[in-house]
Amino acid sequence: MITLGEYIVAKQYQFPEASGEFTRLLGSIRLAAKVVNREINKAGLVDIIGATGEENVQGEEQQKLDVYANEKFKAALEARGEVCGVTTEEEENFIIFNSKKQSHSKYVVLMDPLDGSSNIDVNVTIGTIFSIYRRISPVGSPATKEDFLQPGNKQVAAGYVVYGSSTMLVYTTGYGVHGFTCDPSLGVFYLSHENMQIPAQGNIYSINEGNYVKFPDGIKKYIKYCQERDEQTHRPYTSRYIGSLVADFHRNMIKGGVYMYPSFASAPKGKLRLLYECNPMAFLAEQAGGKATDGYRRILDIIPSELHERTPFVCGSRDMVDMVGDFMQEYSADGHPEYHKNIK
Ligand SMILES: O=P(O)(O)OC[C@H]1O[C@](O)(COP(=O)(O)O)[C@@H](O)[C@@H]1O
Ligand SMILES: [Mg+2]
Ligand SMILES: [Mg+2]
Repeated sequence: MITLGEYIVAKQYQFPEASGEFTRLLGSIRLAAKVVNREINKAGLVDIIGATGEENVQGEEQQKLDVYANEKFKAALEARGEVCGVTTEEEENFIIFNSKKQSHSKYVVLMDPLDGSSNIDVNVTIGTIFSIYRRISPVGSPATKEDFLQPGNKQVAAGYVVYGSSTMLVYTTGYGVHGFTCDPSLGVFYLSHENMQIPAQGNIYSINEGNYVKFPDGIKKYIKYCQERDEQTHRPYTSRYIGSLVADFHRNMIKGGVYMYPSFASAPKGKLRLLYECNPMAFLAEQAGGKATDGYRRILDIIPSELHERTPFVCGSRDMVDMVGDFMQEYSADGHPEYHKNIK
C-alpha cells in the first residue's frame, strides 16, 4: 500500500518546476487533519462538544470544534512556512504569514476548517475543505486580498477530509481525484481510491427539502421530476441529505447523484461560500467527470468579489447537473444572475 506522502512525491514529475514546497504544504494539511481527527473521535469525552457562545463573520454560532479545527489548520500551515496567507470561514479577514520564509512562499490557502457544524454534537459525518492557489502578488511581499479573490479555475489544488466511519483525505492537483484512507492504528493515510470518477447519471438527489416552499420554481419542478415514477429512467430517485456538504458530496462522488443548495428569498445567494466550499468541490467534481454550477453558470468561472461571498450550488453527476440547469432555464430564467443586466 502506498502512503499519501509517497504518492505526492511519486507524482511530483507532473510539476517540472516542483521544489517540494507543495508537497510540504499538503503535508501540513495532512498533519492537522490527523490532529483534528483524533479530537473528533473522542468528541464526547473531551470538552469539544457544543457552542462557544461567539458568532463568526457568517453570523453563525461558532462550535468549539470549528474554533479548534481553525486553530490547528492555521498553526500547521503557518509552521511549515509554505504558505504566505490563509482565509478561513472562521476569520473575518485573510491572515498574512509574514516571516521571511513565508513571504517568499508561492501559495495561499482557503479553508472551511470544519464543515457540517450542525452535525458535530450528534456524531454524524463532518469534514474539512481546502483550496490552494498560487499567489498573484509578488513573491517576497505580503499576501494581498487579490491573491484570494481568484476564480476557481485558477486553483492549483483542492480537497477535503471526511471524518466518517473511516477518515479519508481526497484531493486533486488537476490530475484526477485520489482518495486516501487513514489507518487509525498507525495514523497513516494510504491510497484507497485512485482516479475517482463520478457516474454521469445517478439516482440520488440531495437537498434540504425543508426549504421546499422557498425554492425557485426550477428546483421545485426538478424535485417533482425526481419523485415521479418512470421505470425507464429509474425514477423515483432516492432522497439523501446528511447536512454536511463534504459527506453528501463524497457519497455522490462514489454512487452518483446531485447535491443542491439553491437560493431562496431569505438567502438570495444561497448559503454555501464560493471560495472555500463551492470552488474546491467544483474543481474535484470536474476532475472526477462531474459538474458544478450555480444553477446557470459554471462555478469555476465566477469572478469572486468578497472573501465570504455565497453562491447557489448544484454539483455532482454531469447529466443530473445539466438536467437541473434545463429546469432552471425553463422555469427560473429570471433568476439567472445576468438576467436583469440583459433586460434592456
Ligand atoms: O442545515 P442546512 O441549511 O441544510 O445547511 C447544511 C449545509 O450547511 C453546511 O453545514 C455549511 O457548512 P459549515 O458547517 O461549514 O458552516 C454544509 O456543510 C451543509 O451542506
Ligand atoms: Mg461548510
Ligand atoms: Mg465550517
